Amino acid sequence: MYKDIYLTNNHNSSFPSVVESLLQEVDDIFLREPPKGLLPIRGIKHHIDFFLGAVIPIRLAYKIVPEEVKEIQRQVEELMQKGFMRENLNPCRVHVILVPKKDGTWRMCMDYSVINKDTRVSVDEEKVKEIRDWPTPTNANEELYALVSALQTWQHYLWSMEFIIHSDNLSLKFLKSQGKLNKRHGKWLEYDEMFPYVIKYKNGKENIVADVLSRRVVHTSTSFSSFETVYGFDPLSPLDVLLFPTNDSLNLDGKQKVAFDPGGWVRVHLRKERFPNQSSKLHPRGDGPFQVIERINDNAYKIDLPSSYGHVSATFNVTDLSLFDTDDLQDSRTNPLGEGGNDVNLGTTINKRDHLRDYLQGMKGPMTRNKTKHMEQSLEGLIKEVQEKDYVDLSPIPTGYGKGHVPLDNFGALRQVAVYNTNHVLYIPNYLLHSISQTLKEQNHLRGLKKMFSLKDLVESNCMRSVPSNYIFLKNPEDALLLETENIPIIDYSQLTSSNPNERFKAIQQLGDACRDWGFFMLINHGVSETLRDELVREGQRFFDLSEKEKKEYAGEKILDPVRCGTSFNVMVEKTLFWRDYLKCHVHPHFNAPSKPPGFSEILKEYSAKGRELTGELLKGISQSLGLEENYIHKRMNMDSGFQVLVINFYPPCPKPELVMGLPAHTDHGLLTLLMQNEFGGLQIELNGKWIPVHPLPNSFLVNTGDHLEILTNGKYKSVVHRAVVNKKGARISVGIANGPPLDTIVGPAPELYDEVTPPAYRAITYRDYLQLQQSNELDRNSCLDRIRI
Ligand SMILES: O=C(O)CCC(=O)C(=O)O
Ligand SMILES: [Fe+2]
Repeated sequence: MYKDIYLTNNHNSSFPSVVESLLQEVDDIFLREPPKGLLPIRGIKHHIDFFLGAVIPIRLAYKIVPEEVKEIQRQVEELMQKGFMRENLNPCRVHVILVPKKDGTWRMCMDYSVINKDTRVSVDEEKVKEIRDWPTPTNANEELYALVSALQTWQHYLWSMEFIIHSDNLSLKFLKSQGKLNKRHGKWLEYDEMFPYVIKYKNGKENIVADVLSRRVVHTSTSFSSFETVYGFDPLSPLDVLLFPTNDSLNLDGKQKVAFDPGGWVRVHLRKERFPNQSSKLHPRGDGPFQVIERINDNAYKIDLPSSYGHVSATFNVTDLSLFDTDDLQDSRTNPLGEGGNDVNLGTTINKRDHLRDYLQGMKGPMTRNKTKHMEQSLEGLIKEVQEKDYVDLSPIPTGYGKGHVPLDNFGALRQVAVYNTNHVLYIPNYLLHSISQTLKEQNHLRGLKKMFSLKDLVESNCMRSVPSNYIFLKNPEDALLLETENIPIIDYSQLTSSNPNERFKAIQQLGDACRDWGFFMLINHGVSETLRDELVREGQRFFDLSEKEKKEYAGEKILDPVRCGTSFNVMVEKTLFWRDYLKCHVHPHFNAPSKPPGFSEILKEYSAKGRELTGELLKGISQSLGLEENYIHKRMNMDSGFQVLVINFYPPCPKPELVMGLPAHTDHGLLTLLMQNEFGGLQIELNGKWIPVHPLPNSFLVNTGDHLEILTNGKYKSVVHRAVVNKKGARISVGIANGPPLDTIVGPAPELYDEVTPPAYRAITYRDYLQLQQSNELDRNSCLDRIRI
């Protein structure tokens, strides 16, 4: 070691002087430069025996990023020049892998594992002991640390591929879902977000198998894990990394792997015997392209064959299928970049970028050099867009990958975008990722500086073709499947208040059923005039039409300020914003409203009084439906001084409504909410795990039971989970009145509604505390009810 340091002249003068003088004394025995060439042939020769019958490994080249190709070429040239390496004349070929060194340079490693496994060379147990004994983490902190260390150690591999992390510890999931993280966790998470991984949590029995598997995961095609490939052994790290299966057409071991993804495009070779009439159509590369419908097994695929091909089975053997490559299109006029292929200038105009983005979307088939190049250009176009516009148009990202739309707030996501688009492992060079990361960080910083106030004003001041990335809402991929239309219960107010006891009795029963089974119903024949309702919506629109400056007078500072207007739900804590502006007024027991626009306040007052009246009658019916005296809830909740909040929601039209959320899944505080909306629908309620769009009857009120009715009834009537989606066509306005008890009322389960068999299921808490809790956090489907559930 001293020799090396001495020779490179970088030695530190703080060497012990005795060493310093010794080195000088023997200076003449050191050569200035290491000798060129290999060592001369000596008398003693070393060799390592192969096992009998071993086959010489001949590995085919595999794809790596261009940067790495250059680096390997550089190192090989240098070693050749120095004579440390010479051309190999025997057929044995192994892979070369670059491993990052601490100082940022690369170490070239030969993957001799393919040779070692056929020889008597083995790993020194002592050297790998530390990794074998790597302790299993016990909590989120340790697990996250382990993950970050593993990612750091193996980053070289992980950059360029999607992979699955098997974890048996749910605490990581928990940690990731936390709004507030300590600085260290935040930094770690930021780091690990850069990688395109998928975490799989397993528990219980299943995990025993998963555990065993995950500790000996193998590369899907080389049958070696990444670690093993380089180091010749499989580390027993607490978090093992498994390569995400890809459908690259060539495996690392050189065998042609044929795998097609459902939805992917293929050419089909139509055999004469099977398609006698089609033979004239035969194309040298096969007919098509056709879409793959289903993978039946490794050898058989079902193909979406047009009916013009006759009524034959559309199942084909892999040997008759070949991947359809969009590069095929390159030779025709349909170059998706719209110009001379390779010399495309990086997206400098919006128009051209659109082409680039289309290109990203249109990419199918295996990655080729040409595609990688275009992909890079497209991504650079996207980066430029981020820089210039403060947001990225994500429209081309196809849905259906399973995760829905990914926000671009971390560059891991942008990476995923590309991976998802191609359905292939994609090599995005690190320098590109770095620049994306920088851009997005700066963008986030800027975003932090100018807190949003009015979405309407943003939308109108900006001719938005898509949505800012901080509005992109990660939807549950199942959601689309669950959307159903059902018959929502209808309650006739005139029957509920009828002087005919039979009619009233029937209406009360229907009301009880609706509250128990749905937590939601439409109220008809309620007597509130259409004129008043229309006026309210119109004046509401006028309020939002006020200038931003005028509206800011009502911005409010605290959660319980009597008049507050703003955007989203709680911008102080939200990472993703909702496509909604709002005005909230406390209208009872003290009436508060903005003084602009003129006349607005009077309408609000009249409307909220009507709302109280309806609520009073509904609570009577509800009390009776529970077998209680009709004024039970009214008295117990002291509704004469009940707290009533009126909320006007304004959802501006959205160029990409499917990417955003108006208001995410939540439940309402209070006992009952009365809601009405303008001509644009968008309310959805959740029933038995299904989202049901609500199409209200004309002039009806939508009524939903709130958290406090659930508490009071000890869970007999559940607070309904609902959300609001937005549309492209026009601004949606909804007006909701939440009706609850006075703020200082302690709400807990009614003693009449629990006993020893069904004990109280909720802790009592004042309405005020509950409101504070709900409104100061992110709006969440697991409402704060969960926090007070016993
Ligand atoms: O706009 C809607 O339809 C729903 C509004 C809502 O749920 C709320 O304001 O709590
Ligand atoms: Fe709501």
